[in-house]
Amino acid sequence: MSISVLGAGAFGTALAISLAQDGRAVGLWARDPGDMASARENTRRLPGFAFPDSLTVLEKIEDVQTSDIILLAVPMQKLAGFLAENATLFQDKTLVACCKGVDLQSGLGPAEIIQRSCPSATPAILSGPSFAVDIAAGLPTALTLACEDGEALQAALSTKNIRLYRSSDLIGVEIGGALKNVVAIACGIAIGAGLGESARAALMTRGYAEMQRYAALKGANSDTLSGLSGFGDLTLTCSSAKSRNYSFGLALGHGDPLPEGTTVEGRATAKAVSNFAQSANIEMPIAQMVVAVLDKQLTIGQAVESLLSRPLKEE
Ligand SMILES: NC(=O)C1=CN([C@@H]2O[C@H](COP(=O)(O)OP(=O)(O)OC[C@H]3O[C@@H](n4cnc5c(N)ncnc54)[C@H](OP(=O)(O)O)[C@@H]3O)[C@@H](O)[C@H]2O)C=CC1
Ligand SMILES: O=C(CO)COP(=O)(O)O
Repeated sequence: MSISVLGAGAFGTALAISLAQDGRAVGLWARDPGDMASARENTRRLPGFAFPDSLTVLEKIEDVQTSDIILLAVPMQKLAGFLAENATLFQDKTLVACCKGVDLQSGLGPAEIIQRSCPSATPAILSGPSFAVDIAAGLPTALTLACEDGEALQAALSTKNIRLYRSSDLIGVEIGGALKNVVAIACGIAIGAGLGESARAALMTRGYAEMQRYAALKGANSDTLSGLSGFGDLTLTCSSAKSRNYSFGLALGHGDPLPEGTTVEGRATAKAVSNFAQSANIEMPIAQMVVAVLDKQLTIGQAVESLLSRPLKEE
């Protein structure tokens, strides 16, 4: 089966490199390829990793039509527009969303967005703990691939270094990847503001409880969040300065200038899930505090006070 990756940011490029390292023919498309085709490297988004011979930089997006499997690696808030613009190219394809988040405008995750824009396509979600640089460097990684009847897809996308576990719970898998970024921002804020590692552990655990509440209302399988795409990615993202979400929180907590021009998915997703929590009347205080701090409605001190003064309850 032929594979293409659309969106040549750090992650799309890393996945294309890993898949092509195994000798598969892989197409990589960027809206602005720069010198990628001649340099055989993505010097702007993932410098230092040479393209294997079997990776082709696609000249135009229409070239994707020869592929059966298409990995979508554009940022989450761009996914709906991107699919709407190119829907005719994607009929009957397997579309694997690699982005993590909830669309702010619609409140939907990638699986439903794919279903709405491209009803004849088969949606799949690739998620789990993995930094693009680790994948590109060939370091061992385990991820979750969610798809109905996904065995052939699992085989097609597994590589020497990426071990894929299969799931049929698309909603549960995408929710883990989306919401862990919100908790990672909260954890970064806590560490950046000097609140300590015990506070981070509390935020991770209570953040996980918020993820479970949200997932249950969205109809996810209750076990899915304990896997790679939930617990696994939460652990990685809340504890590593390689994470852009965590680093964004660190800068915010420390009062440093915020990183610009990087994809920090948790910002918009925090707003999307807070809106949902309000309308569904469920408690997601950590997500709501992240939004309040981002929007400067509360200082970090006021947000901490608000979290600590909530009514006492059973765990
Ligand atoms: N980086 C990582 O370690 C991981 C990332 N992810 C997820 O992958 C997704 C992408 O992240 P990542 O690759 O890191 O992001 P980057 O910030 O590295 O790159 C984003 C890429 O998307 C392109 N892009 C933006 N808008 C559009 C559009 N409308 N049409 C086509 N291309 C577009 C950008 O193009 P241009 O360069 O022209 O601006 C850029 O190449 C995110 O959802 C992220 O959560 C998941 C796991 C790991
Ligand atoms: O999703 C990721 C790790 O699994 C990457 O996290 P960041 O987007 O925070 O860098």
